[in-house]
Amino acid sequence: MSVKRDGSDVGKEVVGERVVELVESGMVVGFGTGSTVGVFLRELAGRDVDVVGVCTSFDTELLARRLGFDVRSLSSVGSVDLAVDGADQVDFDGNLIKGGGAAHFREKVVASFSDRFVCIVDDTKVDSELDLPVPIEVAPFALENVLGEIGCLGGEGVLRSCGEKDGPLVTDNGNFVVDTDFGRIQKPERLSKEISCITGVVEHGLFPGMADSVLVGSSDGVRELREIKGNEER
Ligand SMILES: O=C(CO)[C@H](O)[C@H](O)COP(=O)(O)O
Repeated sequence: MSVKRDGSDVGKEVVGERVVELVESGMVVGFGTGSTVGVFLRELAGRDVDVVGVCTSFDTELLARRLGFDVRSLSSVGSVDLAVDGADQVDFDGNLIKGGGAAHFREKVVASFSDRFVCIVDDTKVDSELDLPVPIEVAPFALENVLGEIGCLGGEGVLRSCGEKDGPLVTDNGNFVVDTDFGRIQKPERLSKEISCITGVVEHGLFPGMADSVLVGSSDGVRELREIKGNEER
């Protein structure tokens, strides 16, 4: 079950560089996770702006500290002015699937407590409908029961393995990730609520209607998702 697309490097570069223009000195900025966010952070580090960063993963925190950012916890800052994060898939209505990097729990928390959440993707991530697997972070204790409940919802779940070591992947929060296949997701909002209702689910990677804007990078430059959707409908 493939949960992540490699994406286009040129698309990631242009959108990661462009989103820096939204950042102003004095802001608390949510730093998402992934390679597109990596471009954003490297670009931001080279600019003359003074921000506080709230990181959504250990991976991002290590990078942010290496780049010299002032990194603080969400609890210590209370709220975030602007969250910037990537995604694995975006539909034309701006609904997202995230969690290819297993960071979706913290990513969703930071996005939820942000005044503005801007998603940055390359154009290979945009589709008319969501159909990639939805990653679900699960408390290990409840794994088998959650898998059963996913089956009751019409999905199929596979425990994500680590790749580098034997056994399951363990998230930054000490939990497992189950990648779930629900086929084409016609009602993301409804599925999001249904998955959230399963006891033992810590958080899932469906982000329906959460992004205030989606910026899409390609070899032609950067466009807002709504422009692309407008063109498709013509
Ligand atoms: O959700 C995520 C991590 O949990 C990432 O934002 C998503 O996987 C996109 O990553 P990349 O920018 O490397 O394609």
